[in-house]
Amino acid sequence: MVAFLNKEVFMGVTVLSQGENTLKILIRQLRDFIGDSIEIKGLSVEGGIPDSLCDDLILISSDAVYNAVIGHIEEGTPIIVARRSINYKELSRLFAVPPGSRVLLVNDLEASTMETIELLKNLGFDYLSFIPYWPGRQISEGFDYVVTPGEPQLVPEGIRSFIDIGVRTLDISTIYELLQRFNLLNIKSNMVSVKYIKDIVEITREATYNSLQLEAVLNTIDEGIMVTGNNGYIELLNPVAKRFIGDIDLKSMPLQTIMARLGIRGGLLDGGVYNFNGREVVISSKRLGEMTLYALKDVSEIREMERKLRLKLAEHGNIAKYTVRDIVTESRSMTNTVKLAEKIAKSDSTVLILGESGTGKELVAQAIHNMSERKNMPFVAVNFASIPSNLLESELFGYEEGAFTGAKRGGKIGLFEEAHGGTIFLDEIGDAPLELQARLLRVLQEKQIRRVGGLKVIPIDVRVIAATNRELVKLIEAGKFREDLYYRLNVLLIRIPPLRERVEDIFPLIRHFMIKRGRHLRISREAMKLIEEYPWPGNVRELENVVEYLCTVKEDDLVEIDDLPQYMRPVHTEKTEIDRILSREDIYTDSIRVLNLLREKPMGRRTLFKELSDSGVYISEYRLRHIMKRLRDLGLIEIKRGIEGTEITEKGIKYLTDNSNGMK
Ligand SMILES: Nc1ncnc2c1ncn2[C@@H]1O[C@H](COP(=O)(O)OP(=O)(O)OP(=O)(O)O)[C@@H](O)[C@H]1O
Repeated sequence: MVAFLNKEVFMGVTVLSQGENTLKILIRQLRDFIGDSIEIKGLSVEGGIPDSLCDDLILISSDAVYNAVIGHIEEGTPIIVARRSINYKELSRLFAVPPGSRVLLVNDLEASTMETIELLKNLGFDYLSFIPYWPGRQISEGFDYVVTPGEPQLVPEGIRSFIDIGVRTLDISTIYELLQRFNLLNIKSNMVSVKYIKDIVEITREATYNSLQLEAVLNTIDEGIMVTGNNGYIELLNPVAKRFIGDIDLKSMPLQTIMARLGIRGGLLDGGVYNFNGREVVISSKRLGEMTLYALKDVSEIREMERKLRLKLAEHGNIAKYTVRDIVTESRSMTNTVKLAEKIAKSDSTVLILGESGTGKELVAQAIHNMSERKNMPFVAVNFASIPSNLLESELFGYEEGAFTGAKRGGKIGLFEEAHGGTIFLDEIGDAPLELQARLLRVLQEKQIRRVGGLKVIPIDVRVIAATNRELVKLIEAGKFREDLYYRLNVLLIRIPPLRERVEDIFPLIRHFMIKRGRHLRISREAMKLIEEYPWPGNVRELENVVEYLCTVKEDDLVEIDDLPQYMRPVHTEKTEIDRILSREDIYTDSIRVLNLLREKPMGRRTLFKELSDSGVYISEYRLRHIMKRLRDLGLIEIKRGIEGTEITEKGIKYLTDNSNGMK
């Protein structure tokens, strides 16, 4: 993940503020924290804001500016309204002002002027009497001093002497939130803490500060801050840190002894999580000369941030809802698979999941994502069998405005970009058309994409999990799947066993699906035997359908053989045999659709394909060919050459008629 920091700029944040001066300072501050890993742009209300604005994130400098600009921001654009704090380094200038002085406080807007006064009072400057001033306001009272937070150009004409305490900077929680949104928090959080702590340490060295004022400054920081000197004693501790540590006389013993009393031995390690009086606290530490600086943060706050982020992702539907706890199993083979998935989640390599249809490939993919470091970022699933091949490319990679007729204004972001920072699940990868496989391979190798019709190369950071129920090796032999792509995907391999090979899972799964539907049915011994002997060609999904069927139709609570769907019962009619073959290959539903269309009129494969997609059924051409071949082998259709097209046979019509009576 660190790798993409070195790549070219690709995600962007736009900062919006009232005036140019604040804008410049906020951009500089942001650049200090995020370097060039994110493109930073800025606009001010004074300089003019375009009618329509969008970016990966918009950072607005204050509530007042929010009200002025919100009408310009495109719907759906993520926004953070900044929380700002006084620039601690500059504060010392204010200590020169004697108590009781009347201070004209100059800022750009009414709201920001009042906010700054409030902040200064909280910082302990309540011994000064502030007179608010912003452009356009009359100055009616006399004053002794003029103070401005970085807006000297707004000081009324004729006043030559004033104190500039510098622009109010972004406070630490805003920086955290921003880093979190760009998934940079893991990489940068220590740096954020250290930068802040450095400022604090400088404050302690300022002889002009009295301890009350210092405490007030530290009070505004919502992170625990602790500094030890070279003798190992705590020199500085803010109120948040005090709450973690408890009421201890600091001067009486070194940090190590205090920690030992809390049951923490061996020193506080950077990045470690410790139990401070029942609260889980994560530590960031840094040595600065003879001092060691510690930032302490309550883990539950970090979890809350994560929770909020997950809610945001859920709004876009890009979330993996299943975790490893949702995988029901009592069989040895599936338990081993789950254990393997747990190990695989710790790495960031590409994963290939193989298994028959309905065995739980997507479930396992989601569980891996949720156990991985990317869990708070998007999980985007793409099903190659369900997106028409002519749309696949633009769905995956997005397009630029005007890329083709019908392209949306402003272009469209692709699924790879949507998954940035998270995981993309390429389901039914065996159905990907060959040309697309070549592009996919390039994306996996180069970790960058180019939108359809676009020139810009966009680096992406996604983990790929691919899955298929096809025999990829056979597809390679048949020239339908690229061998090089296969090796790219097959870095970590998970095979999910079919349900018939893990009979021990059947009963726990039935129980699980019944609980999900709020019914409890008993199953007779004979019925259970039949269930266990049935080959479950549609695997867990088919089992879930059967349980749903039983929960819906059963009036009493005991399931007997006769209650089970007809096709599960061991009567070997020709129909059940056909059902069995079609279900095993997972082409049952689509085959019935094809037969129904052909019953209306004979038609060629292309027309069939069009009719299917017109009715909202998107299957690949490969799949359609396969279905037609199988239906022909079973004698249900006759494929004719030339313009006559394909016809349904007598047997096909009879099969359809029988079908309309049974459970589909
Ligand atoms: N071990 C399991 N425990 C609980 N539910 C399961 C389990 N395995 C599968 N399921 C459920 O069965 C259904 C099918 O699973 P899933 O979609 O993950 O299968 P799949 O292999 O990806 O299917 P396909 O190949 O058709 O895409 C889902 O509703 C899933 O939640």
